[in-house]
Amino acid sequence: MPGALDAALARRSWSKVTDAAPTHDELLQFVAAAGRVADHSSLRPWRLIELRGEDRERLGRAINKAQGDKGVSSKPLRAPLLIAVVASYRKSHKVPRWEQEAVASGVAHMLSLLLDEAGWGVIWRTGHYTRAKAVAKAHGLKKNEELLGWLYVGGKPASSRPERRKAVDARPFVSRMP
Ligand SMILES: Cc1cc2nc3c(=O)[nH]c(=O)nc-3n(C[C@H](O)[C@H](O)[C@H](O)COP(=O)(O)O)c2cc1C
Repeated sequence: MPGALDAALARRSWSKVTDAAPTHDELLQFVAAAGRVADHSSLRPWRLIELRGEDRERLGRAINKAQGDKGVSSKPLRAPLLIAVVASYRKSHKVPRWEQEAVASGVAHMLSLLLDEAGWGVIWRTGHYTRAKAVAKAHGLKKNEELLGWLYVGGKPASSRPERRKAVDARPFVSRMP
């Protein structure tokens, strides 16, 4: 089993996936691990919403409504499982919203990595409708909540050639104080 370094180097986004998807129970295992990200004051300022089957059509309708269109957008049908990532801001004098958003985002990145490493194809998707009222309503978001997008999850197509993204040259991204 590869370590975290290998998993991170091998991870990539999968824009096309098959109809296979992790079960709810499998997903819970990954979420339990992803939820272990560093979390200032352990506020757990996040939650996830699992969209399968017709849930995706409800999202498609909300996307169209947000754009002033009728009907159902087919965008959410691009994967069998969508995981909506929600930042749930908690009241805190110590931990501002940006830190809480960093935690929610960290959970999403970690979850993507764990799913990828387990053999699932994942891509984090957003759109100009991500923060639209109709979309928030469809997800039942509360006043203290915002969407960070959706992890589209499915099977990695067997026909896809193994593809490694260009390696990141770390040197320009690491410096010292000016
Ligand atoms: C917050 C966030 C939003 C994203 N939104 C989209 C999106 O709307 N559409 C898309 O094709 N990819 C989206 N991506 C995925 C990136 O495009 C992808 O990570 C990038 O192309 C690099 O590919 P790689 O992950 O395979 O290295 C998003 C990624 C993040 C972190």
